Amino acid sequence: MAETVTPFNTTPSSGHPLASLEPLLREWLPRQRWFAGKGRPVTGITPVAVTELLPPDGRIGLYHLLVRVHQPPALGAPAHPGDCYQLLIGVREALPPRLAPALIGHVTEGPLAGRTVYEALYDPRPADVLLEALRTQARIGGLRFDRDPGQEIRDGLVARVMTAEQSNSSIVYGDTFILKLLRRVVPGVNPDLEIPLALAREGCARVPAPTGWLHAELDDDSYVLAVLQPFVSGASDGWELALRELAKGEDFVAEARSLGRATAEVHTALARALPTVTLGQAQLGLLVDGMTERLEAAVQAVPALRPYEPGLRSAFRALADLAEEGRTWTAQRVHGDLHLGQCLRSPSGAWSLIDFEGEPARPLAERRMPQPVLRDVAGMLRSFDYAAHSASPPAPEWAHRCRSAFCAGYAEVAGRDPRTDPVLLRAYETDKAVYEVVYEARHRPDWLGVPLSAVRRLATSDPTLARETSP
Ligand SMILES: Nc1ncnc2c1ncn2[C@@H]1O[C@H](COP(=O)(O)OP(=O)(O)O)[C@@H](O)[C@H]1O
Ligand SMILES: O=P(O)(O)O[C@H]1O[C@H](CO)[C@@H](O[C@H]2O[C@H](CO)[C@@H](O)[C@H](O)[C@H]2O)[C@H](O)[C@H]1O
Repeated sequence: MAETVTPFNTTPSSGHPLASLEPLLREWLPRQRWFAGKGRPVTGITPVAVTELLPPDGRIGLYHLLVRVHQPPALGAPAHPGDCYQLLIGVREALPPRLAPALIGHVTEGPLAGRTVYEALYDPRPADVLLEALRTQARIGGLRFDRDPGQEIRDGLVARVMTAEQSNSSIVYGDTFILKLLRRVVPGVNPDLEIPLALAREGCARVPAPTGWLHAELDDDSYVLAVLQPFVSGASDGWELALRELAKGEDFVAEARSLGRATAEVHTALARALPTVTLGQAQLGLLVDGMTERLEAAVQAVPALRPYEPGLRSAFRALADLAEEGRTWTAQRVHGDLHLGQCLRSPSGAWSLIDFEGEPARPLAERRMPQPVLRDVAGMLRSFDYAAHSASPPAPEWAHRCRSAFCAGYAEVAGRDPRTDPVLLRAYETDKAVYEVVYEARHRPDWLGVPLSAVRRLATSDPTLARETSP
């Protein structure tokens, strides 16, 4: 590992203390929920940048790592240098029992031989180091800790790691802040920081305004690594709430309507804050091509999709036909991966939207492109369907009522009902359901039946049949 290190200045010069970590990480990384390269072997891990945050000769050592994980490309994908991941590695003589779940392994060689390395986010002391660095706007090697000068970060907040199943990892500080550490990182502007900052400038209260953020400046590239936000204390997410109501046999119509309003408020503010464009035939053609290519790749990855491929293609074809007739759509910045789990309801009943990263598997440039707002609407409509189909027995009528209420709430604020656009809505719902099939096959194979049931419906529904497709 040591040969290829391009460390930040702060890395100790006498031998690389993490050189012997590679075999441990090769075993540990693929088991992490947030590891995006599941299903492909890890053939090597090389450091991109290593920053010492606490020296290893103290009781607790702490390293910030960016590592490149080498894997063969996914089927049909071009050769790729390997994804870059952010890690926080703690070093101790031995782990106290409460940190047992954080164990990465025991080092047998090199300067750290005999020590234990572990996932440092689970340990309050390393977590404090990060908050303190944000508070003091520290510069450590290539790491840049920044904060909004208008917001204060108190010290003495007790840190705890979030144990939710996530694409990234988060630490909560005293129910006051939440720090999201991005795991798979790419250079460039990250919408998870860009969009909430833009909304905060617009005065939109539906999204927690970033309090602090961490960048790495590496050669000519800048990476957004973490975002600190106010924590919505006592909040429940929309997914939990929906399942709870379903289990009680209760409606979720009023909440779905409020969610529609909140989504429209965010869209309206985003349309003011960031550029909008008109999508004509050429751009819509690219949109349809993208949807079709994703479908083809998904059919390769999940053969259970194959019987539905012609029907799913027809949803995209119908959109292409409208584009050829000269229909245009306005595009703007959107959430990009909106679902019930991205909506938080505070104890007072106010909804906030979170996690503007977009679909993590898509390239950053694509995630930052203006898109029709129906992309997000479709994500939410899929989510009501998801909730209804994970209930036992499935509750399609419940989903139908929520979907209608969401669209009605959206229309109250935006002045336009998403149901007036059934062809684009069906295309986006189809694209999302196809994405979900691949997502579930990769991450939660037991759930595959949920998006597949939607695929069955979407493959046979005709958007002119209002009851079938419109919410
Ligand atoms: N500002 C916040 N206040 C309270 N909880 C939050 C906040 N932001 C995120 N969360 C919680 O953290 C979870 C993960 O956050 P999210 O941004 O969706 O991360 P990921 O990209 O890893 O999925 C959310 O589902 C929610 O429960
Ligand atoms: O929240 P993430 O950014 O990690 O989003 C990914 O994971 C989601 C699952 O946690 C996944 O969402 C799918 O499952 C949800 C229920 O768990 C459901 O509400 C969504 O409608 C459904 O798409 C999301 O697609 C994925 O990107």
